[in-house]
Amino acid sequence: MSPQETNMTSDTLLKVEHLSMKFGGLMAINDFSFEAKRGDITALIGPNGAGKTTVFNCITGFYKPTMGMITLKQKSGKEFLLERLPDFRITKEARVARTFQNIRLFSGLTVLENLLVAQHNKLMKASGYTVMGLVGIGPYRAEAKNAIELARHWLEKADLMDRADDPAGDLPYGAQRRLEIARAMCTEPELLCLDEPAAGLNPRESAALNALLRSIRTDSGTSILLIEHDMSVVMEISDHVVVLEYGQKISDGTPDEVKNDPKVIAAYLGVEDEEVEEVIAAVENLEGGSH
Ligand SMILES: Nc1ncnc2c1ncn2[C@@H]1O[C@H](COP(=O)(O)OP(=O)(O)OP(=O)(O)O)[C@@H](O)[C@H]1O
Repeated sequence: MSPQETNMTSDTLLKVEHLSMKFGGLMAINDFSFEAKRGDITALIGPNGAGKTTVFNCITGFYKPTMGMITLKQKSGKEFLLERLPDFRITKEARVARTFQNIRLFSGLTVLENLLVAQHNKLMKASGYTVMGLVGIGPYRAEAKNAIELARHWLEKADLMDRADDPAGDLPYGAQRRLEIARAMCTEPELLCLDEPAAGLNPRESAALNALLRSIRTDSGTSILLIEHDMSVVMEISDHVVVLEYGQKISDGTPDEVKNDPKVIAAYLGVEDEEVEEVIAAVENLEGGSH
């Protein structure tokens, strides 16, 4: 498909248009549209049950949306209509990687092995899928060396070098979270989708996570789409925030714009629309009182 057909500008990586997802009688996502820019950290936030994970599942091919279009445009200009691709092609060809709310590591394998397993497809391709390819003829050796280099790079970035030979399951929780992200980065994605990476982290682990995410953005050029409940993480590292409530978008802007949006304040405090003005007045009073 040519870029003109989808009207995507060169700095738009992901465009979600009129996305809807119905589970039986429940409209979990209802006509939801947003864009994520290349190189940005875009956060998807909203109260529990708002539909955030469902959006992730549609983007990554775990669900086929009831309606809507999801377009990913790679740096090369190549475009993919994700809602039409099976999940393995979304990972392999469109280059979208994800992590889950619950950690899914190979806990019996070492930290390094987890990072190498993520590169299995690339290595098997280099082997030509033959034993001869594995034992030394062809590009396998060079690719295996590159795989180890890439794993080493992400071990350093994720501050896991000193635990490289330990079983992944022995790491503290925060380190397991960083390992998951490092493993996803070993697939060299264009878009990294993270589902609540800061959940359950203590402040020190949260700071280490923020540092890792920032370095992914600056050093690798991978764009990040993030679901997160921890507002300190969202406000500190996001370039762009999109807010969902009951499957619909209620706000979209910079962290500051979203933080001060009355609809967002009301959604998080769980008040009715007509009470929004009262909530804003109360928030302003509180802020005034604290100075
Ligand atoms: N496979 C499914 N079958 C039926 N209903 C589902 C399914 N997946 C999600 N839902 C429903 O869709 C709605 C949105 O759920 P979703 O998990 O996307 O919300 P969320 O914003 O990610 O919530 P949380 O912040 O609690 O993780 C909820 O009402 C949920 O029960």
